[in-house]
Amino acid sequence: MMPDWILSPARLAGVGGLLVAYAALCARVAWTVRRQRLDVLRDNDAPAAAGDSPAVLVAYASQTGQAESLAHEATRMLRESDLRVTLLPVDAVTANTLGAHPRSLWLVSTTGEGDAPDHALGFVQNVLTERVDLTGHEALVLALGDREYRHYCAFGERLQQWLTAQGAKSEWICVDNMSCSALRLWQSGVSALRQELLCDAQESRPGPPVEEEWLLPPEATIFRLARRTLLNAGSQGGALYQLDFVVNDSDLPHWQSGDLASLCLPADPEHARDYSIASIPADGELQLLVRQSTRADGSPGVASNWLCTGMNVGDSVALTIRQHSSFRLGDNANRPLILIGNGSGLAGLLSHMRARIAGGQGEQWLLFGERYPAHDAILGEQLRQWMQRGRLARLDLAWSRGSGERTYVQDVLLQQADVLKTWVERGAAIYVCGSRQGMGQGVHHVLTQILGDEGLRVLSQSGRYRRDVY
Ligand SMILES: Cc1cc2nc3c(=O)[nH]c(=O)nc-3n(C[C@H](O)[C@H](O)[C@H](O)COP(=O)(O)O)c2cc1C
Repeated sequence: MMPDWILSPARLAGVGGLLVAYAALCARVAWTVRRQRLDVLRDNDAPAAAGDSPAVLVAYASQTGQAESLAHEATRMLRESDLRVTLLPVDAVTANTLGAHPRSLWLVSTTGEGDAPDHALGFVQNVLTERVDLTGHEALVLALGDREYRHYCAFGERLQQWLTAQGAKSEWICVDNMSCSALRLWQSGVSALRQELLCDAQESRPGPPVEEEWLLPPEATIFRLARRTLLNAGSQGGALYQLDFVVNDSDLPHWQSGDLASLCLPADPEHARDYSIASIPADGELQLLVRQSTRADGSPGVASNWLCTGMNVGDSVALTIRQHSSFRLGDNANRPLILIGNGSGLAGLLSHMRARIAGGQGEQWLLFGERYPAHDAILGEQLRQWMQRGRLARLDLAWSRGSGERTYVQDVLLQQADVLKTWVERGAAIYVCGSRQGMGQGVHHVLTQILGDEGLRVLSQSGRYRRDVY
């Protein structure tokens, strides 16, 4: 098994010292919340300030936004020391970019089955297949992953191997499920780089002091469970609940459609669980759709069971909003939308429908799949009303069980291939949310059949094909 983190012995010695200092800081205080919110910082991506040192490249590949957030944090910390930083998603990194930067930090996650995030596809095809002379280049890779997947941190590993093969001096840190200990190591590694750069570039020019703890702590909000509604009474599948959370004394935190709510159980603070938010702030509450899950060995899923049956209406829970940039509307806000999903994946699609309806946009087509029409027509009345009122342009429901033929959303998609092509020609964007196996893979396959490999790749690279599949 691969350890939580991997570093060369030389760097380990340096990092070890820093860790001691870090531990002292940890003992003094846990996270210090006194900085601006991350979304404010995101706007602060202007080119770096002063300094004639060569810029550091900070590149990220992120599916659900964690690597991206960490990249923004590292950038902010370096810029606060007056260092020059180029912050880019990996799809904007070319051989020339690399040549222009003697040092780089990479923050990359692994998704699918050992794959790179969707937006990194072009980088994988165009850069990782090339030979680029990186002799003398120094890199540090933060590989986000989850040990429960077979190909643990596979994309980070691939990147690390490529950098090393090009002659770069590269080290990497693997992070299992955002493990705090591995992230502290990363923080120490970046702090060490900052010190090196300050020594190189400034010599006598003192930079502003920077705190050792610079990773922004996640800002949680205390929500109260106002209502819990079973959406699929009588279903043979796992119970699916709608949970409506409100805040008591403060304002609702801000989020956009497509974002996630992250929950840490008191019994397992190291591992956060993410849920798609089904509502928008204008609804006045944060709504989740949660399936009561059972593990392969028959034991109940800890977090889902606590949410579905353990906590009582009126109980409080700390939730952190996670910006999910790769699944937000972004530039697609005014495009026709094709929304495809199944089961609890309706949550991620609902928030987009609600955001668009609130903005007076009705050009959206929902394709949704479940098991039995009699018991699994989740929020069916709401969807029918939207259709009647012109808030949805099309609604296709696919039932995989019941009296008729087994039908999945990908089957409906194939039957509607001509309609799909027309929508895409008119500029539509495609959003897929729900289970990866079966639905996500099946839909991807059918989209490739209809639009071609190249057609789908172009859509993906331009942000018009976005997935939140799990
Ligand atoms: C659908 C899905 C597939 C994943 N596949 C893998 C995988 O194959 N290997 C791995 O190490 N981690 C995998 N992960 C875990 C992610 O890499 C991990 O959650 C990471 O912190 C996400 O970072 P991001 O938000 O920047 O994308 C997967 C996560 C999801 C949701």
